[in-house]
Amino acid sequence: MFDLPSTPSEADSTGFTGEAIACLHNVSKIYPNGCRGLHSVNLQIRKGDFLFITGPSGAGKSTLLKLLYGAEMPTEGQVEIEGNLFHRLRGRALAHLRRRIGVVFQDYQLIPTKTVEENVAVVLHAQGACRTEIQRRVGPTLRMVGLAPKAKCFPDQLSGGEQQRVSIARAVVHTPPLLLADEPTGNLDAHNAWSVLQILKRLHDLGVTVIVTCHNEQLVEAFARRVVRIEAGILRELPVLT
Ligand SMILES: Nc1ncnc2c1ncn2[C@@H]1O[C@H](COP(=O)(O)OP(=O)(O)OP(=O)(O)O)[C@@H](O)[C@H]1O
Repeated sequence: MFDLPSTPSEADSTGFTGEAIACLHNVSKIYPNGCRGLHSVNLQIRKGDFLFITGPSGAGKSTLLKLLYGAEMPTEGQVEIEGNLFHRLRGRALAHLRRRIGVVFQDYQLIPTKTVEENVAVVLHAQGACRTEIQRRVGPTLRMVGLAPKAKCFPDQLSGGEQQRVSIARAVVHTPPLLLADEPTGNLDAHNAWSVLQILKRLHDLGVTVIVTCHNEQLVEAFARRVVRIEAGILRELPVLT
């Protein structure tokens, strides 16, 4: 069985007892060239949320995700993950926190010279996992995304939808409690987009907090979850879809 934590609270093994898994406190981001990415954003993501971030191109969706996994730092305000302020962390503490966040990108970012199973194992190798541990995790994770039969294939032998499923497997193989997906359906047709969202839903059912950016509002509406919308860097919460 794919052994992600079975409940959101179980996913939290760092002693953080609050409800929120991630918070943005009055966060603004201005890039060095003067471009505004986000403006005074306040957002609380609770453990167990499935949150969609929508909005037009250039609105600030990717910026928000980058701030959540520490690829960018805010110009103003603070980003908090599991009670830790990102900007205060250094060295091992920062690496440890980053390992608790899985990230999926629109363009998959697979290593072309590695097979599917090797791509998924990369994170575990980097964390120093032994061979037995890698085998114990990679097989079930590939089964979870429906790609066990393609374990020995290379990325260029896969469809776009399959490549995206490999990238999801890679993002969750080390069982992070928080999964960020930046336009994971952006390059996919309707059928593959829907099956990627179904996999994210399955992970959510297993206890993972999921945050997804998606500019396809029809897809978001059909999926019925908590939704926030960003326009020109300004975020507003939309009524919960049911
Ligand atoms: N590295 C960067 N340097 C300068 N400006 C940037 C950088 N990254 C993003 N921006 C700018 O910040 C704003 C928000 O960009 P962001 O990528 O967050 O938007 P987005 O909503 O994810 O767009 P898309 O849906 O097209 O991916 C845009 O005006 C963009 O040009």
